Amino acid sequence: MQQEEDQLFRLFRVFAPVVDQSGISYMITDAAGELVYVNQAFEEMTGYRAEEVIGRSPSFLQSGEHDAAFYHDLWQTILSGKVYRGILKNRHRDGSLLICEKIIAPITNERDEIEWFISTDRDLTESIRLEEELRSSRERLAMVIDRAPLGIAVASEDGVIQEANAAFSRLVDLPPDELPGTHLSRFTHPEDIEEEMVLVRALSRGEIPSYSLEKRYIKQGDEPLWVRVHVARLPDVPGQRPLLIGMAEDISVRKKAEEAILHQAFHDPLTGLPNRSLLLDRLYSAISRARRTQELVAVLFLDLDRFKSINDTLGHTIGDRLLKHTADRLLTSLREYDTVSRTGGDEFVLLLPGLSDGEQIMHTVERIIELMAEPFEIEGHELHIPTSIGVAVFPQDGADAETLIKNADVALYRAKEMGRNCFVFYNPDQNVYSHERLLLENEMRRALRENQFQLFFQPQIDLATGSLAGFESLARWNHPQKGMISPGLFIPIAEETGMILPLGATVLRDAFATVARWREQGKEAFKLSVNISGRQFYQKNFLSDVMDLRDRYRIPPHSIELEITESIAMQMTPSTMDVLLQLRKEGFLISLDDFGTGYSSLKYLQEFPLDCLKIDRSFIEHIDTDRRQRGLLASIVGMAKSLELTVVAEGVETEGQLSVLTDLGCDRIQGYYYSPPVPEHQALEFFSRTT
Ligand SMILES: Nc1nc2c(ncn2[C@@H]2O[C@@H]3COP(=O)(O)O[C@H]4[C@@H](O)[C@H](n5cnc6c(=O)[nH]c(N)nc65)O[C@@H]4COP(=O)(O)O[C@H]3[C@H]2O)c(=O)[nH]1
Repeated sequence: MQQEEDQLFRLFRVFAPVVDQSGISYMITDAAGELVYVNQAFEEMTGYRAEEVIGRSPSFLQSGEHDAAFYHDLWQTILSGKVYRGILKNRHRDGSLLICEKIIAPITNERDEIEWFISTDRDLTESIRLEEELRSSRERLAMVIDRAPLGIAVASEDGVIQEANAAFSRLVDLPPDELPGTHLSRFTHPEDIEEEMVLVRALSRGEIPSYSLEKRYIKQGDEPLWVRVHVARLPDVPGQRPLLIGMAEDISVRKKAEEAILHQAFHDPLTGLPNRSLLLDRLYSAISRARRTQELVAVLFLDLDRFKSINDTLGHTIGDRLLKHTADRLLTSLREYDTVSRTGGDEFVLLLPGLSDGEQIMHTVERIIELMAEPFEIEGHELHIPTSIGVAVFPQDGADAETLIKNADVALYRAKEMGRNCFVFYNPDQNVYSHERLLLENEMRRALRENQFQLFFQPQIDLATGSLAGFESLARWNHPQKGMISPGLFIPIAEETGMILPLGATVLRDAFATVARWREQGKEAFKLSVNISGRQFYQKNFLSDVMDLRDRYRIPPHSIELEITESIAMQMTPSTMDVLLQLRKEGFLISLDDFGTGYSSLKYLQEFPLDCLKIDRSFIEHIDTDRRQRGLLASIVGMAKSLELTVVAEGVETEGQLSVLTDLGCDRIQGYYYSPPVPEHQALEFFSRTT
């Protein structure tokens, strides 16, 4: 027996190093349950040394994690001679939990009495911890995916959803349990499905690694929802069908912003009507369609005749409301597929596609004219807005969009010339004018850049002394090919195009420079008058520009006479009146030009801070022959004198006119009788001639 026992322990000792390597802990207890042997792996696993535990019951390893019934079962098994297998939670010497896979085998003698228990422990603590960690990390990941704000779905390579998270089910508006097995065509907008399926197939065949797409999901009873999807192929698992993973992001807010920006780019913000870009786009399509269908396309250029004066007199708010009302009225008068666009201030361009004959166009234009002739009721004002319309028709009046619009504009110009409330169909003869005008406009821009404008000077004579009082400066365009061009031709164009501002600034500067130059030559007792246009005068910085010139050229202000027109006077507001007062306070002279041609109200003479009144040539023309005219002139001069204004008569051509003007007490005269406007070198001769 002792021999057998010794043999057993020897055997264990022989195997011990090998067994220790396996990391499996061994312990042997005798029938009384006391430890008789533990291996090195036991020591490493439990933290106890062999000599500390031999002779003790292994119960010191118990962790308290198992109840009495558990140990009872264990003992039942082994005492009945069976092998026990189970997971046991013990405690390490340092107090930490030790989870082991335990096998206890009872060893019996020839009498079937249990003599030993051999127990092995495999440490599962680390692997259980890892498993636990993996499980909880999987759970965490599943939770993250499910709660992710992005819609996430796994689909088969033919587009059938396998799994999807909660966000995805919200995006596609389907309950989560309905999603598995659903094809993406069920919730994708019909117009987007084909494009997506092409990409899905390419991805499944491995032709592309992934794709991104902006598309729409259908929403029950609502607008489709814009999403951006990113789809990629999941790594292949052998033996399984390839799967695709897709992420969907709600981009409806961005899309709405984009749509708003796009709308803004193609619409007029005031009226909401299409702008010029959208008009052109629609016109291109209408023309290409009309080419196939042989139909006509009409372009109507419409302009509100009195808009500017309403804007100026009643203010921009009413002006804006008038434009909106006009837009509404035009929209109600047209068919659904016609376009009403606003292309500029008071300019509307209408596009009528798909017309069969000219009669149809004529009726529409007449209807619009009639409709627009109805007064507008705006904030208690009854506004009558006559309208002019120019019409150009595809194909006869232009083969492309730009030509059609240009020719409708040419026709509009003619319509305006013919009077108000009128329309004109384009006629190629009108083009001659428009072409020349366009050419002139372009040449004027160049002329401004190249300083082709210069001043001529027309002397003014003091009637009392017969001496030179000063000059009126008059702009001339010295065109390199066409020679001298009259301001009668280019000033109106400059006014319309806004070029009057740079031109006016050049003229003003040249006038100051001329006075300074002449003064340096000893010529001091004279005034130089300069024509100021309305737009120039109403510019914000007009006053400061004049002051800057005064400081720059250091000339006495009373040597400059600023000529304003009656129309400037008409539109005077308290703040612009202030500009006038300020200029006079500084010593500049102000004269009212062309008196009698405009509103001819003597009222202005009293109200405005003026120094001089220039009587228009039309009042002078017949004074030596027409008694009534002479009487009228006498009363104007008398009135001006009573207001202490200097009276200048313009356009004096004859001795007869001169003598009447002398009799009436006119102060200065200007006209061909003395001299036409002349260039500077000739003007200088007047100083020696008349003084
Ligand atoms: N038949 C006739 N005509 C005479 C006689 N004496 C002078 N004239 C012309 O009458 C116009 C007088 O200038 P305005 O009334 O200021 O009328 C000017 C003025 O309104 C405008 N203008 C000329 N230069 C400028 C300028 O620098 N700035 C602005 N804003 N307008 C200008 O152009 C208009 C025409 O200028 P012009 O062609 O130089 O024509 C000048 C002048 O040449 C005459 O005895 N008989």
